[in-house]
This record gives sequence, C-alpha cells and structure tokens, in this order.
Amino acid sequence: MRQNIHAQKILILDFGSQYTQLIARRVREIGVYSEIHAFDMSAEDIRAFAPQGIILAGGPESVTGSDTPRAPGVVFEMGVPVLGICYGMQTMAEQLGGKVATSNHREFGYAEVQVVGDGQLLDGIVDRDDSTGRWLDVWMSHGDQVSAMPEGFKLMAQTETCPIAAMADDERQFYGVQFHPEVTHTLKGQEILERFIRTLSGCDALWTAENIIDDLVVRVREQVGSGKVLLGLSGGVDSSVVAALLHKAIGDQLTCVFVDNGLLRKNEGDQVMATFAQNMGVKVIRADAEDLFLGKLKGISDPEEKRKVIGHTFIEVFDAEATKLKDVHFLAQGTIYPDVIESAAAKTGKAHVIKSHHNVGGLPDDMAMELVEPLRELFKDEVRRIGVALGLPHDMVYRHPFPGPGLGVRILGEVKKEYADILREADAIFMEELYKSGWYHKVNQAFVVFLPVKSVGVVGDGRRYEWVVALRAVETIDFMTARWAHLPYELIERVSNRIINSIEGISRVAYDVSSKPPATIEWE
Ligand SMILES: Nc1ncnc2c1ncn2[C@@H]1O[C@H](COP(=O)(O)OP(=O)(O)OP(=O)(O)O)[C@@H](O)[C@H]1O
Ligand SMILES: O=c1[nH]c(=O)c2[nH+]cn([C@@H]3O[C@H](COP(=O)(O)O)[C@@H](O)[C@H]3O)c2[nH]1
Ligand SMILES: NC(=O)CC[C@H](N)C(=O)O
Ligand SMILES: [Mg+2]
Repeated sequence: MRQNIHAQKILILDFGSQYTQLIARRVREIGVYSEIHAFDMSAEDIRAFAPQGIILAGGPESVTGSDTPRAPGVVFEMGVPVLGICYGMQTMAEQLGGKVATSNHREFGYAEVQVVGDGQLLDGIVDRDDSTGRWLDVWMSHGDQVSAMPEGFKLMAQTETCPIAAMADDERQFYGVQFHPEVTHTLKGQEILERFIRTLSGCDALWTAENIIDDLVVRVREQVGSGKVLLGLSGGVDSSVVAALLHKAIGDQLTCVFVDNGLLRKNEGDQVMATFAQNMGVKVIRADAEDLFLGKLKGISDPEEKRKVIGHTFIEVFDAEATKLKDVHFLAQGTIYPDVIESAAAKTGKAHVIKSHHNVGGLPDDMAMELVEPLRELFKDEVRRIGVALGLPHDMVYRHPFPGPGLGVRILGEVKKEYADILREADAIFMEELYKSGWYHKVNQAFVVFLPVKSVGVVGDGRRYEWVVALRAVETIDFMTARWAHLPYELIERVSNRIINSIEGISRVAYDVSSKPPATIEWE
C-alpha cells in the first residue's frame, strides 16, 4: 500500500540562520519530511501545513532589539511540540514571558554543557557521565542568552558562562537549546533531534528512498495523465534521476532530448545514450548541435557573453526538438530543493551576479508547456539515494557536477574545436587517474582548464611550442566556498607526465592552488 509520506511532518521556521537548511536535512535523514518557511508564515498556513512538531531555527538578529523577528503566536497554541534552537530558544523565552539579555561572553565554537534534571528531550543522552556530572559536547554560536525562563519551564543544561543553556516545559512540550544540535560538532545532536522528532513529536520514519519514489510516481501520474513529457537530459545527476523516475512513472510518454553541443567531456554523449537509451529503454533523441554551438561562439571571448550565447543556443535547439515532437504538454526539469530555497532567498536579497548560471528555465512562453519538477522537495543527497534505488549506475549518481556551458567555460577566451578536442583528452586522463587512485570521490569537483597561451617545452630531442592546461580539484560542501584539494604530488606528477607525453598539443601542465573565495571554482 502507498504510504502517505507527507502525513507526518516537521515545520521549520527560518529566522535567517545559515544552518536552517542543515536542520531540514537532518530531519529528513531521521526519516521525516520537513519544510522550511519564513518566520512570518501566516497562522492560517501553519494550521493548514499541520505539522506534528515545529522547530524555531537560529538567526543573526537579537531578540533584545524591538524590531526583530518573532514566532507567530499560533506556534504556541497548536498543542504540538516546539523546539527552539539558539535564536529560536531566545524568542520562545521572550514571547512566553521570560527574559533575554545580551551577554558579555560571545560564545563561538566548542563548549561542554552540563545536563541537569530529568527533562524528556535530553534524558539519557550524554557524552560523559562521571563524578562531576553529566556532560554533552556541543557547538555554540551566540551573543545573547536567556536570562530568565518563562513560567512553567525548568532548567535542562548549563555552562559557566551560559547558565540557561537548555530549558523545557515538559507539560506543554516546549523545548529550547542554546547550542546547535544540527551541526556535527554537537556529537549527540542527531540523537537529540531524533528524540524531538520521533519520540516527542511522534513521527514515524516514513521518508525512505522507496517510499519517496512510490509517492513521486503516483504524483507524476496524477499530474500528467496520458500527456507527453519532454526532458532535457544532460547526463548530470539531477536530470538523470528525473529521467529514471519519469520512465518508471510514465514509460514511453517520456521523451528526452540530449543536446550534444560539442562542449561535453570525452565519450559523454555515448555514455548517456548507452545508459538511458540502450540499457534502460528510455526514448532519447540526440541532437547533434556541435557545429551550431561552435559557429555561434566564433569570435566571442568574453565569459558572460559566451554563457549567454550558449544559454540561448540551448533554448533554440531544445525548442526546435520540442516543435518536432507533436502534442507535448509538459516540460520536466531537475529543479531540487536548494534551488527553490535559493531562488526564494535571491528574491529578497541583493546578491551580486558573479556568473549567470545557464538553465533551461528561460524557455520561451509560447512553448506553453506545464512544468513537471518531481525533485523540487529533495536535497541532493536524497536525489542521489533515490537515483541508486531507481537502478542508475553508482558512478553516474555520484559524479561531480558538470556546468551546463560545459567546456565552453573551461576554454578561456574564444572556443575552438581544436581546443575542445585537446581539452577532452587531457580531462579524460585526469579523471582516469583520479578514479584509479581513489581520489575522485575524495574531492567534490575536478577538471582541466585550457589556457590559450603557448609555452616552450622539450620532448625527446625536439622543441615543442604548444598549449598550457591547468588541473583544478576542489573540496567543498556547498560549492559556495571551496578549498583547493591537496592531491598527492605523485598523482599530479603522473597526470602531468601522461598529458604531456600523450597529447601533442600540450607542452605544460599547471596545478591551480586558488581557493574560493576569492577565486571561483570554474575559471570563467
Ligand atoms: N547537454 C544537455 N542536453 C540537454 N539538456 C541539458 C544539457 N545540459 C543541461 N541541460 C538541462 O539543463 C538543466 C540544468 O543543468 P545542470 O547542469 O544544472 O543540472 P544537471 O546536469 O541535471 O545536474 P548536475 O548539477 O549534476 O550537473 C539539466 O537538468 C538539463 O535539463
Ligand atoms: O549548471 C551550471 N551552469 C553554469 O553556468 C555554471 N557555472 C558554474 N557552475 C558550477 O557551479 C559551481 C560553482 O562554480 P563557481 O565557483 O565557478 O561559480 C561549480 O560546481 C560549477 O561547476 C555552473 N553550473
Ligand atoms: N545563532 C543564533 O541563532 C544567534 C542568535 C542571536 N543572534 C545571538 O547572537 O545570540
Ligand atoms: Mg549538469
């Protein structure tokens, strides 16, 4: 029987903390569906969402200020358990009649809190239990703290500098922690969240890959009926998982278009066709558009200009393929939850445009297709798990991201076929050596960049005057910041030797040791 995996869910109210997404992921890891909403969500919407428990997250502001965010009153009137984390705890305290003060100890980082009493949230959860008491290793990040608890609350944990480090009203099931259970530095953090979600809020762990797939299949079928669906398939993680999912849900009502723009990695197109068309029986049209793309890119060397040209040409090719297929009413996309959250944040913020990311989202209105976005509620790790459960090859599901403009932004300046061909060979050698040495999965993204400058070398007894390439490998969690990967010298040496010895057009290999910021991951 199909489980209603959204029946039991946790609402997370966001006060602007950088950790709010992490809380949502932790809740999902525990097996329970959660959504993040802004702190000023209306009472009506909160009641309609019908959460089994509510988490008030952290935030950069101070509850002591008059014009700062508060939780909607309804949160404390619904009879469901509420957990306040940091700012969330502080606003809970203030709204229920307690006091918050700016302390002269700004605490940032590791702390040890002493657990006191027998509150439900922390009962039996402990890192160290000895003659000095029961202690938890936690991570703190705050300037304010609760100085007086509201009526009905009792103390759950304390430190020397933060006398009210956790508090609870077990009767009403209101809990507050000054530390951050969502970060891994809080060793028992996951256990504490699990206690809140599973035991205190009574949620079952229904959010599993198999249940998610069953649910998405039914929902896709409901949405599209007997209509035809078109999907842009890049071979990247998100669109591949959408392809596998839609194939399961609607079989040959799905047609995928794979655009070979001449800016792909070596054998990429053949791999996509082999995986999807041959092995999985998915209908995939391969649009050979190398000449078109390279033609349009001729003479253009400005990075932003190149991105725009590539984006527009994509739409052109895609549009042409869509028109050829008759009666397509739906366009599928691999939009995932962070995209949704980030674009909501982007609407309110004033972030600078550093690079305009390519997307098929800019398709012309007159295509009049309805969007199908089955992964909209999922984080990347969940997308990967359902990809594996759908039978996609592990290597495809766990591959590094590959940007839409592809090699177009990894060939600096003007893009030429000659350069792309050389780059593909060098990149293939780098990838092969990364896999062989076990480093592919230890870094989060790696590639080769083509530099259109010539350098002198000596190969055998001859002089070589050829191009330069740079190897790039980074470690990152969110791709917003990144550290250059400290690959072993022997590995870099092997890659460099193989590239220079086997590719005639390259005379020199460099290794990129720039972190982000101030550099970006891609070179353009
Ligand atoms: N070569 C291509 N052919 C067809 N569609 C493409 C191609 N490249 C990108 N797209 C479309 O653009 C969307 C956005 O690309 P993007 O690279 O962000 O995601 P992805 O390739 O699915 O996943 P990943 O983030 O792992 O690379 C893809 O989901 C896909 O629908
Ligand atoms: O789909 C994409 N279309 C793009 O236009 C694009 N530009 C950068 N990237 C990827 O985004 C991450 C961060 O890259 P940067 O540090 O270079 O901005 C890295 O993972 C980049 O590969 C893109 N992905
Ligand atoms: N991390 C937080 O939620 C911080 C809360 C509040 N801004 C403080 O400094 O105490
Ligand atoms: Mg991609």
